[in-house]
Amino acid sequence: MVNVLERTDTKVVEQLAATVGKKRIGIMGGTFNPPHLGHLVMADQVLTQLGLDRILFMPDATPPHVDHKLTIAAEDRVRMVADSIATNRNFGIELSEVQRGGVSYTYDTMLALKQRHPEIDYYFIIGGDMVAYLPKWYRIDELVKLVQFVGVKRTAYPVQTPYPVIWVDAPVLDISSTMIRNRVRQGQSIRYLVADPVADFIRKRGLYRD
Ligand SMILES: Nc1ncnc2c1ncn2[C@@H]1O[C@H](COP(=O)(O)OP(=O)(O)OP(=O)(O)O)[C@@H](O)[C@H]1O
Ligand SMILES: O=C(O)c1ccc[n+]([C@@H]2O[C@H](COP(=O)([O-])O)[C@@H](O)[C@H]2O)c1
Repeated sequence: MVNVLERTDTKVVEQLAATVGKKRIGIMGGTFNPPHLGHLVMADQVLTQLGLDRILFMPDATPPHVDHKLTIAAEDRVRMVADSIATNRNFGIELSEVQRGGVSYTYDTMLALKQRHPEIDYYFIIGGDMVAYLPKWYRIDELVKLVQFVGVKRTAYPVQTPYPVIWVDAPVLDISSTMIRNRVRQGQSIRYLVADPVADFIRKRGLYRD
């Protein structure tokens, strides 16, 4: 019997070995002001449906394309993300944007991460509604070569996009950080809309009251 490997180009074998050993990591970028169950459900659905190795939640420093000023410190947002994901060993936190500071352009971050970890394939997760805005992202044509975008459907039909996006269907939870901040301001319950330690932290620190 002929040994297949004897006939196979060594370069192809090396490339295959590199792909087989590659880790596949999802990056869930956001402001997380505060993190809520919509974020957690979305991350878990992408993790399990695409069979990724891990999801890293990545709080931004200053979000691109957002006018409002952040009212709470990055450390508080990081703390709430850490508390939200503590019970899931497949979830972790990526701090490069808050450590770098300034406007958190995804291209800058993912270029640095790819240079540090060429062995990892990154999947950048965004809400389905955001897919329509990808053409406005900083250096998007280069960014799509660094990461695979994953859009989580929030409406019945995926929006059209000229960029490669993997679509994942997930239960639609009509929760946003804006809604959580408004509810706290109005004295309404946020129980079961955010993780329990996040609700405690918001209450103890008196966040979002005015
Ligand atoms: N309920 C949800 N279902 C699916 N995706 C969501 C949901 N809420 C937020 N996302 C997505 O999560 C990512 C991070 O979102 P972000 O931290 O800005 O939260 P947000 O709830 O959209 O905040 P805000 O209300 O302050 O704009 C974005 O890609 C956003 O589209
Ligand atoms: O790099 C960009 O131009 C860019 C434009 C819009 C959003 N993003 C990133 O997308 C993620 C979700 O954004 P947002 O505004 O919904 O929190 C967050 O990680 C942002 O840094 C990035």
